[in-house]
Amino acid sequence: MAPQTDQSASTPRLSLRDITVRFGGLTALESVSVDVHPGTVVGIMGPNGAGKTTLFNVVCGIYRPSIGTMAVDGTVVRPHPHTLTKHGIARTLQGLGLFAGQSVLDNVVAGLQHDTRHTFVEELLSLPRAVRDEREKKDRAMAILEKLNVAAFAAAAPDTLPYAIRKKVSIARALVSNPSLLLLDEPAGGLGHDEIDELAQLIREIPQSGCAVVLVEHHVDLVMSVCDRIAVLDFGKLIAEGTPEQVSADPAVTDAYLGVDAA
Ligand SMILES: Nc1ncnc2c1ncn2[C@@H]1O[C@H](COP(=O)(O)OP(=O)(O)OP(=O)(O)O)[C@@H](O)[C@H]1O
Repeated sequence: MAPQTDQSASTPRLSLRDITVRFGGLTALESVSVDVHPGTVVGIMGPNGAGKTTLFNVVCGIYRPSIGTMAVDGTVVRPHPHTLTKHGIARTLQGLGLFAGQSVLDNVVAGLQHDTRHTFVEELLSLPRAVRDEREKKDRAMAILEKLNVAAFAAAAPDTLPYAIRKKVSIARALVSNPSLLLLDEPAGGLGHDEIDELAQLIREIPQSGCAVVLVEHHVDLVMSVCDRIAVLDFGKLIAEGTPEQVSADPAVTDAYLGVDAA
């Protein structure tokens, strides 16, 4: 876990202010504010329907809040899903979202699609800049696969691999762009105990490079063990925010969430 620093002194990597999202008459999020500082992991927890996915989708630019702002490194942004990498943001999907017809390596290279420095014509004609660019992307993809101990599967088709390996490939695809903010959506889903332990180890290592991590996750033990801070939602409202120790000792959290789901 990252050492606790005086975070109030630094600019948050991600700052969500008074985010309100309405779906017709339903208020899915009401004035939610969360800060995520560089080199930290922030968990978003809450019972079913609390608003976790909605908040995640606001950060990904899928939903536009009715009220509220999102800032990255102090600058207010209005991202779209296809402009996330411009803001240094990468995400994993709840489903893995891997391309079945492509190799593991090509799936990870796809995470660099916005990092292309050659033109379409240069690629068509296999001109040196295009060849060099593609080689560099493959090298970066291989490096991240090696880091995650799945390089041996680089040539395989994802749908021939066990779920836990595919999960790592989806995380590799998000990490390959060297994001400054990584959004993980339910990464523990479908994994067994040992695999979750391995995932926890990986999540703890990501902030060492300064990357900030937002973790939306139902698995309470995972959230408690890897997060520096946790924001707890209930019925669209932020009911608690703090360290895992503070949050787990908060009676509002016990009532709303832990008392129900983690008993
Ligand atoms: N596109 C939508 N249209 C209408 N209502 C929605 C939409 N998306 C979410 N909601 C509603 O907003 C509320 C928050 O949903 P959300 O999916 O964000 O919760 P969650 O905490 O992610 O739940 P879960 O843990 O079950 O995934 C719920 O009442 C849900 O029914």
